[in-house]
Amino acid sequence: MSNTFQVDLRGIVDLLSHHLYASPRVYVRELLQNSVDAITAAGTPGLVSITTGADALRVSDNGVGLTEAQVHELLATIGRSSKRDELGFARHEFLGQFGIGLLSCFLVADEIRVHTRRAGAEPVLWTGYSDGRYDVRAGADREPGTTVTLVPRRGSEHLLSAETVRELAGLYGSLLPVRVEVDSFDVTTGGLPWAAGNDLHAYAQSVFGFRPLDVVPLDVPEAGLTGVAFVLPTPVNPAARGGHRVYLKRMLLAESVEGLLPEWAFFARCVVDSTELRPTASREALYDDSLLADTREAIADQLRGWLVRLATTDPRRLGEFLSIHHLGVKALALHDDEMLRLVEQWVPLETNMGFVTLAEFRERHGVLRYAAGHDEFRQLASIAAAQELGVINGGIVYHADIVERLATVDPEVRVERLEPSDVAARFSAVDTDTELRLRPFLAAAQRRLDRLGCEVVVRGFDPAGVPALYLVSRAAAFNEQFTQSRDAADDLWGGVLDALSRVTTVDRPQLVLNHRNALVRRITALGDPELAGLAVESLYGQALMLGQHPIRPADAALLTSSFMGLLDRAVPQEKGEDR
Ligand SMILES: Nc1ncnc2c1ncn2[C@@H]1O[C@H](COP(=O)(O)OP(=O)(O)OP(=O)(O)O)[C@@H](O)[C@H]1O
Repeated sequence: MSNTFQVDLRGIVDLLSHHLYASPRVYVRELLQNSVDAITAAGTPGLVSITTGADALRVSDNGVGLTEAQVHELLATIGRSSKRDELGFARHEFLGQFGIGLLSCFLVADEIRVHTRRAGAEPVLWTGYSDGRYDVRAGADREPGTTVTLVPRRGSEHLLSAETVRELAGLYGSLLPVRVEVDSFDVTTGGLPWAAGNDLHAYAQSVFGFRPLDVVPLDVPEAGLTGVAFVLPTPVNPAARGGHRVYLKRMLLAESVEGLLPEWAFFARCVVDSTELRPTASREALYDDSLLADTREAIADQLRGWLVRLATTDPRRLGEFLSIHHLGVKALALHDDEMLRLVEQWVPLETNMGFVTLAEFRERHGVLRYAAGHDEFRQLASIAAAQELGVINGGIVYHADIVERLATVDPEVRVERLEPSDVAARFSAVDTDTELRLRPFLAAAQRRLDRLGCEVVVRGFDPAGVPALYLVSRAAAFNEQFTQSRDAADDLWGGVLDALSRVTTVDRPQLVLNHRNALVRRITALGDPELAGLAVESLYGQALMLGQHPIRPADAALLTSSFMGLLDRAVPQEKGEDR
């Protein structure tokens, strides 16, 4: 036995009001849409005239109107629409397609009256109630066209007030090709805002609240899309996707539509109109199909083109753009090759030779050498600069990753992480005579620092103002951690670590005393071994702090004792007191 689904209208209205549409305000859009479609179907110039009043809201059009048979078929059947072809596809010229729009009026009214007449047919009055009943009777005589009357539901009066209706009709319908009046006030503006000769900066200010840094025209013929992208004049978080104002066939879809631009174009807000993109049933978002994907790609190309043009024709403006959006651009450079190239060519990064782009840095230094951490950079920047060794500060967010990624996408790019040994290799050894002379001093200094696991060497390097450097290779830093773990580990794990330590031989950290420094030279020449020892310990402490190395308890104790020792030497003794 075959039966037909029964529909509970109350249930459907509830579903639409609470779950499909974001707000009851959409009823104005649905009424406008029906009138515009009826005018399009009539094929003559038309007018949609809305009148507000305390008792009812009336929307009149001089469109095709409906015969009595059509009223029964179209208005009384949920999901039935005159705007689909025989195969059920939406007909291109119409805004509507789903056959549910009129129901949205039940969001604000308990009673909907449709007074309609098709040319050559009798006028009809259809009245629908939110409890699911409707009746059809002969209507008073009228011109061909349709008038929809809504009697506000208690509590919804504000949604049908003159002010709200004018605002909503203007919001949704201002670009419609058919004239729309609310209480005789024309809410349609005529042409598209991005037509030649319009002040687009003022337009951006009015719709988005900012004056754009630049305006990029958009044109995607396969989507019947035209519009503009406004470049934001202030930084934004690329993850917080701002929406775009999208019109479909000149009816506003929504003010904050997502998915129109690729992620990397976070810096632009668009206003577009498309004849081919499709809405979802709620008409509040774009349907995510292959046409939307192609459109996104085409818009992306146009924004890329804008960036490339700027680079060649207006580098000053590109610089301005990058100074505003550099964080977002850098974040995207980590997974977008175009953005990576943009950063390489145009974004100046901090190096020990000042702010330069990666492209300039490569040209000057060949290798993209970077310090992985901020501290590592601070420690070695000036010393490396004095040795003509360029170093990029990789301690700034994204920089190290950007440099590394450049090497993975371009085999020509050589990247090296800076090792303190790279710097030390450029220090000069002292001459043989001096070395011989320094031997006893070095042996004594080494004895003082042995228990701290540090090796003392003397070299000559610039700048001469730096007396000593504490250099830890990555292997030595690892060994340091390793030893600490060994000390804290239990027997079983400790045994494993012991076994491992036997196969890893590492350099010890080095305290490099600078023989070009006058104070260091005086210290090495001291005849008093105790004072020389205190001085070496102090230089060790000072080098640790200069390089922002961790201060272990043993280092802190040594710092205190050497400082006190030096103070003791410096402050004159009182008579009769023991040292
Ligand atoms: N002002 C009008 N003039 C003439 N016909 C109308 C008018 N309003 C509604 N109709 C008829 O009623 C039908 C149902 O309208 P409804 O708004 O529910 O759906 P739709 O416009 O077809 O599609 P959508 O749900 O996408 O808006 C329409 O297809 C149209 O034939």
